[in-house]
Amino acid sequence: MLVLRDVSRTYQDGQPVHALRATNLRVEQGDYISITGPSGSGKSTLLNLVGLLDVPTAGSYLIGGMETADCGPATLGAIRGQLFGFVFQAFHLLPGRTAVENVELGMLYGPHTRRQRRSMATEALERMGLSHRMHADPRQLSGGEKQRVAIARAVAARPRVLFCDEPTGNLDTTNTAAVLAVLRQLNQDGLTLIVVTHDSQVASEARRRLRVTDGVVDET
Ligand SMILES: Nc1ncnc2c1ncn2[C@@H]1O[C@H](COP(=O)(O)OP(=O)(O)OP(=O)(O)O)[C@@H](O)[C@H]1O
Repeated sequence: MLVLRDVSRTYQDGQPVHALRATNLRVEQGDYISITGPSGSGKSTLLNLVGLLDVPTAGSYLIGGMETADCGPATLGAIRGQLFGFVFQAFHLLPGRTAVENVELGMLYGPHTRRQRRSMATEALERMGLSHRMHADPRQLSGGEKQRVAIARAVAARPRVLFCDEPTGNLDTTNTAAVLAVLRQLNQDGLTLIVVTHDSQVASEARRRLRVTDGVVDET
């Protein structure tokens, strides 16, 4: 589904930084991939490239056989919006809006009507085990509940791939377990997962493990 061929990313502001060196990777539908490595090794750079949040400085990135380098920013944005969902360490939920409103906001610029957005948001929160928290303000939720609302927002429009950057970085062990359980369920339902983590317990959930060291990616 996603194929990186000799993909590199060099940051050029000031002294060049070779954040990712000639990387080859195939991501298949239904994969569960973890990305680990020391701070500054290139994990987020890899996630951002595969997630179309950034573009390679060299190499080729194909999505469903299509060369992304041939696509303009509007096309890349449309592919990203339709195929990909994102979850970050810091939840990024809006206070003063309910859980269901936060999930709906993630679909505001998509093709769905207001009524469809409400029904998709409700269903996504139900899948996360949050039926009883639909109308809670994020400030009333535990860390694990906030992250599950953020995951509901990322998956409500049914993306094919979910990218998570340190999804449990702000959570204690109980809340980490709750988030890992919903990620496991989403993967069992066919969603492809790519998860950057420092936590070996989180990494061990994945069936494929990538380790990044000084911009070099190895599958372990
Ligand atoms: N926008 C940028 N401009 C210049 N250098 C950058 C930029 N973003 C990242 N870097 C550098 O690229 C390298 C890889 O960074 P990256 O954020 O991918 O690492 P990481 O493994 O995700 O680190 P961490 O675990 O600390 O989040 C680092 O040396 C970093 O300083």
